[in-house]
Amino acid sequence: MGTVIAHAPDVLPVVIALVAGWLLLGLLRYVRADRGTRASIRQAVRVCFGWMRLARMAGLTVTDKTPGLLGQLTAPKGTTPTPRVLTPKIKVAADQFGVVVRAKCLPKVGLEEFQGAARFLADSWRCTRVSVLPDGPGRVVIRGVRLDPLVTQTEHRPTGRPPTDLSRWELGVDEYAAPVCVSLANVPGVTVAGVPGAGKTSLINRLVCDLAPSRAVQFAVADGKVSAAYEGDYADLRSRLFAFVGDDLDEANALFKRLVALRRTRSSAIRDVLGVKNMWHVGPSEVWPLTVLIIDGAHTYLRDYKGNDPQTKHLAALTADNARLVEDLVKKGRSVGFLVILVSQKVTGDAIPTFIRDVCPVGLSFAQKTAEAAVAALGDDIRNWPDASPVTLQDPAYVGVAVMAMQGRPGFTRIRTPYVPDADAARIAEATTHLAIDPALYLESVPGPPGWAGTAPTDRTVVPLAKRLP
Ligand SMILES: Nc1ncnc2c1ncn2[C@@H]1O[C@H](COP(=O)(O)OP(=O)(O)OP(=O)(O)O)[C@@H](O)[C@H]1O
Repeated sequence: MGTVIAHAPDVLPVVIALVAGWLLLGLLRYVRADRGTRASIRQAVRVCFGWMRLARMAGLTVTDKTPGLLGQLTAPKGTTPTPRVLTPKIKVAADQFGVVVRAKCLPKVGLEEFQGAARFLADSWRCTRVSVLPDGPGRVVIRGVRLDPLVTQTEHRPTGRPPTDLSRWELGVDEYAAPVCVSLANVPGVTVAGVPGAGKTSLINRLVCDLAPSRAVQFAVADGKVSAAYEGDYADLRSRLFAFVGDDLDEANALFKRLVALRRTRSSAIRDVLGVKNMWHVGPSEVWPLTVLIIDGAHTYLRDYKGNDPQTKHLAALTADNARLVEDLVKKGRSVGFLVILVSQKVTGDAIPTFIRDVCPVGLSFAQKTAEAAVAALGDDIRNWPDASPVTLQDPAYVGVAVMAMQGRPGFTRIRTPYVPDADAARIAEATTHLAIDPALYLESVPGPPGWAGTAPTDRTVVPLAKRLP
């Protein structure tokens, strides 16, 4: 004991310096943070200081009647040490939306007890929403959001740098502000539905802007809502597309035919060229790029025309053929590097044939007017999750909010997708124009398997059949 007291004058300044440094760092972080994060930091401090008391009130403590070693040693002779009340240890972190509390479970205070107390914790911490999830054995993570991430609009500024993982599609954040992404590996088709002005284009803009700096991705767009590439939603991106068609059904048919021909060539050449049966085993590359076909206003090309006059018959024959071709790409294109994204205000069977829609593994829906439209976009199960239904997203505050079925998890998740300003899309497209090359050209220079060896074309070549980009 005497030695400890003797060393105190040396140790104390070190301890004071460490504490002062820690406080200074905290203060610096607070000053530099945005307004939302500052409010969350203050909230995190309140959570830390109030935890012992709150845990007792919320029934998240346990009484340990067996004295610990220290209790036994220090208890006065002939007395029984008083039982100890144990409180789960917590660590608190703050971000823009609220706090993340990691807690250690105790005997009889586990996941279920924390989940049962979630409502109470939300009220005490003044959170709009609190979720409790497992965080490894014996631990839980409590997410409390002060602000509702779903009604907090966000913006995405594309970096212009090639992504490290081409199979990750970052969609946005969920209702607890946790990032949501889907894996595009082995996904042949995605459907995106929602009423006009709900945010579908912004979602696609982000995907294109994030992937555009990579040489291993090529894009073709069929936009049924416009007649030329310089009109409409894809005008800013047109220079990064290797092919574009508008609402002309014959031109669209020619583009789909060309892509199916490429799909066939790829299917027969893949073993010789890549040495695997599935492109995703080696990933997309410049010579074998992931070929993304975006069909916006998909009903324009695929709807079922009914009528006996020659004009309607011609249109019906074209849309039936388009449906057959798109079906080919969705059903057979996965392993050879095709991704078809079908965007439509309505994805009911009359707009997009169910034999295409129902084989797309990823389905997203922005706001919908009716329960039937929600079921068409997300499947019958959405009826069992009324709180997550896109029908509840009709308020303007929910523009940019989509619903998606979670891969490998029951239920649906609501996602706040960020807005991508048109100027950013234009900037990225301009900077990456030189990367737009028809993926068929890599296969064109050789007769085909066996012994196929593709070479990268040096110039951007005009794509036959597709509308020339202005
Ligand atoms: N994620 C978002 N966050 C905030 N606002 C958004 C978001 N996405 C879109 N908006 C706003 O909504 C407007 C319409 O969005 P967008 O063009 O993406 O809708 P859309 O669903 O593609 O409509 P349409 O079916 O008519 O093409 C945008 O101009 C923008 O002002």
